[in-house]
Amino acid sequence: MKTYEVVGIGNAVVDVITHADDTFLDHMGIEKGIMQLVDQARSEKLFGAMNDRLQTPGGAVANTVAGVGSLGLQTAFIGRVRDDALGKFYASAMTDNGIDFVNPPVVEGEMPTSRCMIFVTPDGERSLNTYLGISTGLTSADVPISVSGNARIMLLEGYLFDHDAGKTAFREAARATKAGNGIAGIAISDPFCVERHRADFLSLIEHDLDYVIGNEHEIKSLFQTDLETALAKTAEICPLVVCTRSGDGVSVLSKGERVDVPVQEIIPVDATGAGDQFAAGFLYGLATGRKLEICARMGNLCAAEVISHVGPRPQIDMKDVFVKEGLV
Ligand SMILES: OC[C@H]1O[C@H](O)[C@H](O)[C@@H]1O
Repeated sequence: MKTYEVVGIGNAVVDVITHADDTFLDHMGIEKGIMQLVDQARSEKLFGAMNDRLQTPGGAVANTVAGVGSLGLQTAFIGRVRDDALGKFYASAMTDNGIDFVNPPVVEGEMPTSRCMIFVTPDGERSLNTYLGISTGLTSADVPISVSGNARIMLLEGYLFDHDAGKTAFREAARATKAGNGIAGIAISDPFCVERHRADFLSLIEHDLDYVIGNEHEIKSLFQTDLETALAKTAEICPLVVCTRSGDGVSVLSKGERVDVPVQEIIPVDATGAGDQFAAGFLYGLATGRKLEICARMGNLCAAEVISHVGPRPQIDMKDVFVKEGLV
């Protein structure tokens, strides 16, 4: 049976990216800098309003898995697509990148493949408008034990917590991974998602997970308090807490140890995927047995690369960058 270094479960989203200015965002009622869920009609309206569309596979955890895979580790992604044009595009793009795309496109009777209309403003900020479509239907039936039970590291996408079946699938996947001697964790995804499901998030983290990755807003939202208190409280219920703090760098707390790693601030070309690629670099470090400080530095380098161009996945071989920086 195949063993995977990293397996992700998340929304399988086709990104459609374009450039726009703040006036356009205001005109279209797009909230700047966040992820908004939209219905199909709104997604079609936004799609129609886009110029120079770039279509590319996205989805937060899928981006992380792709980043880890491009660093040479064996990976799999579990997410749902329909057998429409976008779904076929997504599935083959993942496979072409060497990622095991576990579930074939669903043939009939379902909603269309998820898509995210992304507007990048001149300051590099990205505004995400996601129509989730078929992704929302993920259940335990989509998570084969042959994959979850053979993952050394499992990564779950917080957004899937919006559905009860997703919560159950997460719990079962995490337990299967741990039963196979792997570790399971979550990329929190969004402070608003935590708001909607705080008790369930905390219960999952405390009882089933080995690590949490989130930005400062997400970690704070877990306990509705200031960052330092939230970090300490999260570390009380979870063995490994990784918090990205924009210009303030990264804080990693694990079993009484704390590492703070600075980050070099750069102006983004497109901020899409920064957190996802940070997670990719960090998990690569973890999977290859690096110290936490090195893991965080790898994460920072991967995040810096992805925001230097349009699109949520790396465009260069990050291994070369790690070598240049003396990390491998
Ligand atoms: O984190 C960035 C990702 O979130 C959204 O889900 C988009 O698909 C994008 O690729």
